[in-house]
Amino acid sequence: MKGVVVKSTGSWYLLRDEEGKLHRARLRGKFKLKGMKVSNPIAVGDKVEFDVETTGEDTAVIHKIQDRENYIIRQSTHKSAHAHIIAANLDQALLIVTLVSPRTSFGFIDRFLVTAEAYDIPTIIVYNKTDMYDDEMREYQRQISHMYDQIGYKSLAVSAKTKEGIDEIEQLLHGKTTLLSGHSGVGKSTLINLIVPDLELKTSEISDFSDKGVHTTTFAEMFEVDKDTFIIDTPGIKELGIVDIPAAELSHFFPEMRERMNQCRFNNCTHFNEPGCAIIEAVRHNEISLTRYESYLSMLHGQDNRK
Ligand SMILES: Nc1nc2c(ncn2[C@@H]2O[C@H](COP(=O)(O)OP(=O)(O)OP(=O)(O)O)[C@@H](O)[C@H]2O)c(=O)[nH]1
Ligand SMILES: [Zn+2]
Repeated sequence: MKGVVVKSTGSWYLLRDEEGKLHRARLRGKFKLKGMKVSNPIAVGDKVEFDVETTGEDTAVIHKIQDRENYIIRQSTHKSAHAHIIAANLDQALLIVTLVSPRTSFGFIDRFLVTAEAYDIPTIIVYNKTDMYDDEMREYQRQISHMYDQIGYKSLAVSAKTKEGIDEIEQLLHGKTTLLSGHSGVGKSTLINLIVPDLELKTSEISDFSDKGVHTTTFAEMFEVDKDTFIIDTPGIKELGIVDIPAAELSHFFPEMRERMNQCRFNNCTHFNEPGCAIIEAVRHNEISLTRYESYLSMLHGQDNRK
């Protein structure tokens, strides 16, 4: 049978088959990712083939994993520990942010966008809680949206409270598998509740299976919106672990820098204080946003400090 992984703990997996039925599964044999130590060889979003067994506690055995289109990893903070694959086969990410209560920083948004660029996941920025914005805030939100739009990131202004923009979110999600992300308090759970029909039922169905196992940390869960629309929630993950990007390559993941950096005098320019830097020049002429450049510098220096 064929199915998709909706939950992954590393020792067992929850699969949804093509009819929508859930199966608790384990892996046959050893699967290894090339050159990477991971705690879970199979992740939420993985497409697998499996056999159903009539005996034993686990009802299914996975024997084949389809090649992944992409995946995101959470690097463990302990050096020796394994990385964890959070999710695989994502079509896009929705980054939920708020300008008030609490305010999302540009640093947070830009770190997420860099990570998503590195993993090749198109990202849409969703401004929630617009019901709390006054006219000035709305204008500010439009300016920020315009700034991100210029560099290729679409955005959407919504309110989970008044349901403004919820139809648009549903249109964006339709037919795709989407990672929902955002820091605590932005209204991610409230939005998921509006978008996923019978969420409570689905959550309890999934935890019914989970409760049979020993308690294990999971990083992601996949919910079905409709037959070919899925969202992946990452409860407890405040921020995607930034992939290790060498300083000289960081600007590859800022689209507005990527398109200009071959105009820098030095081909290993870090766009910090080098003479003849096209990026610094573009910031001076307001062609690159100062907040984006500040995010870039803080990531650049954050990386230097770690080394
Ligand atoms: N005014 C207003 N409040 C909202 C909106 N969306 C969510 N909230 C409120 O914001 C608070 C946080 O919402 P949650 O959905 O729990 O936020 P979350 O992002 O899931 O946060 P965590 O559970 O901490 O991960 C709650 O009190 C919600 O009622 C909105 O569009 N407008
Ligand atoms: Zn430069």
